[in-house]
Amino acid sequence: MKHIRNFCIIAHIDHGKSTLADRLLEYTQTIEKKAMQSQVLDDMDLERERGITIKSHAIQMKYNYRGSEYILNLIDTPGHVDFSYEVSRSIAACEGALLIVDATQGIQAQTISNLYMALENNLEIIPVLNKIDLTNAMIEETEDQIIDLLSCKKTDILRTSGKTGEGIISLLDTIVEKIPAPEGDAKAPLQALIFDSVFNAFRGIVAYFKIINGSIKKGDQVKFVATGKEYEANEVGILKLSMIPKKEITCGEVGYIISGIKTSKEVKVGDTITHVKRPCNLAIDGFKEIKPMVFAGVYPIKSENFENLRSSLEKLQLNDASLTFQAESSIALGFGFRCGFLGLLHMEIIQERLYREFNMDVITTIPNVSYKVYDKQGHYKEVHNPAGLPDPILIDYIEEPFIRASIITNIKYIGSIMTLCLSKRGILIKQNYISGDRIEIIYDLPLSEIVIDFYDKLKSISKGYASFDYHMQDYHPSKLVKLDILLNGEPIDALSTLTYIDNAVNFGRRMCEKLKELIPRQQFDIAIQASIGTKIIARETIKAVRKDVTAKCYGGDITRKRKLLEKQKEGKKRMKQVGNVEVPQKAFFAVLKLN
Ligand SMILES: Nc1nc2c(ncn2[C@@H]2O[C@H](COP(=O)(O)OP(=O)(O)OP(=O)(O)O)[C@@H](O)[C@H]2O)c(=O)[nH]1
Repeated sequence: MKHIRNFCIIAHIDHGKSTLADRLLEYTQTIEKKAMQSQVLDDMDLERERGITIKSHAIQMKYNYRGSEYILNLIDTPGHVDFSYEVSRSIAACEGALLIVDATQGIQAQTISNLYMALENNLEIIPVLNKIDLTNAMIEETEDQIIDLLSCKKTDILRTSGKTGEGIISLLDTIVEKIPAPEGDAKAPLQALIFDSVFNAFRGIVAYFKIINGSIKKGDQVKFVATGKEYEANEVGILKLSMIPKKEITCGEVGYIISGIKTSKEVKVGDTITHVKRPCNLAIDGFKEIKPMVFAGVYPIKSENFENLRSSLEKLQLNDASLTFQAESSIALGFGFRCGFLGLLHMEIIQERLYREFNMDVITTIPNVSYKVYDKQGHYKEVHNPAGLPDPILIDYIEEPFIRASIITNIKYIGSIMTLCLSKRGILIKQNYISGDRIEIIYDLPLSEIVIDFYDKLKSISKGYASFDYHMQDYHPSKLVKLDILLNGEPIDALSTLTYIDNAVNFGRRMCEKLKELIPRQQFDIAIQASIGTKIIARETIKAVRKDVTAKCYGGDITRKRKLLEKQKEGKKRMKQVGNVEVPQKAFFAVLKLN
């Protein structure tokens, strides 16, 4: 055990974690150079295409340090704020963390939030200044920022380039020297922490764990403490690029287990695995239950796919413990699920994964936050869907969630950022000078204002030089009203939103204008109206069109005609028949596209 090092890589988004992980794998010869492709751990197509890490990835390396062989278990983690839950779980399986800072960017918001998470878990931090090969690297300045942040010495900071490989060997040496070996008692009863799980089409459900005490052998009878279920360990092994079966996994190691688990409900991330005979006395402290921040309806395009969608969501939940879902029905969209996400990027990724991994084509509705709706007796009910809001006569007041946001930027953008925060009903809490012309501002803001377009606006007004992180703060009373959208006089429940009273009329007007752009013309006029209660506050009309796409192909060419019709059918994908109107997916997102 004294030759094991478990560590993760944490950083702000795009500071170079995955590229640095590639170099570590290459220099330890875990992957042959010719098999090496960039960001090798980001194995989901979606991760490669977008160049972001969505899931944490664990991999074992071997490294020879002064004549002794060490096992290094590396966990690469995502940088985006929506996936910070992945980071928190990886951290729990490690004793150390490499804190990567991009030398051209300096310390950013997620550098700080991920560092705090690592410190709370008592991890040994190795500060790494990365991308030093770039000519615009601000080496001295960024090192000063790191020294201020960590109260470390200049000599503690390693300088690396994930691109050229500079500094990688001394980084590997430092990992062995500084990160403590896992503690634990190999002879004690088995206690293994499940930190992730995945559904594998060939092997069934695979759970990833770290052994805190004891050891586990193939064929052992094991029990999952939280669920009380017992299994035989059909296969145990370690994680390299693929799963490598082993006879035994011992104390301090990271591994996987396949044990004939039937349903996703049986595996809880944060649960403890122990032996049926000689079980441990205590379960390991699990993880904080994660609460989704953003909710949206997810509906199958074809209503007969409802049950398939349920089983796909269950499988996805195995691999993504932060996803929640509950069946609901909508007058407009039929049967579907109200899903809870950590943010908009998370929501987008789930929709894409449903499509790619499970062939499920779905419509997602306007996202909203969760509200606490109080009645006149002082009782409250959490509402995750504006359509489910009680009758206004029964409501005393509504509370909405506020977040505390940290924004780090150059001082020259501070004025326009403050104006933005004010327009989003923000309350300034304080300002901290970081160094030179960089400043951190702390704001309390309603989460509903953040989920829509805050981040894009922040990026554009700061020309990309502002980073942003947030955590849930509290619920506060707000003056909110429900805004309904009607198509040809029919209220479309899936388009209802709760909005701040002073902005409601303007918001309703802009929604109608946007929907007019997004809903294609059909063979009859479509009236789009916005209403608050029974009062209509805005209206637009989409004029009828007679659409015969084949009209241009006079007579003859039947294949061409067929092609055109096929194309038109394609266009109907991700459309939903709502009453007599065909509504495209993008219309349900109209609110995100308001100018
Ligand atoms: N010049 C230079 N470019 C680098 C270096 N490290 C990473 N990059 C580039 O920086 C970009 C981001 O690198 P990634 O490794 O994907 O960053 P990441 O931190 O894993 O990103 P997320 O997982 O999305 O948070 C890519 O375009 C890399 O090619 C480096 O040391 N030097």
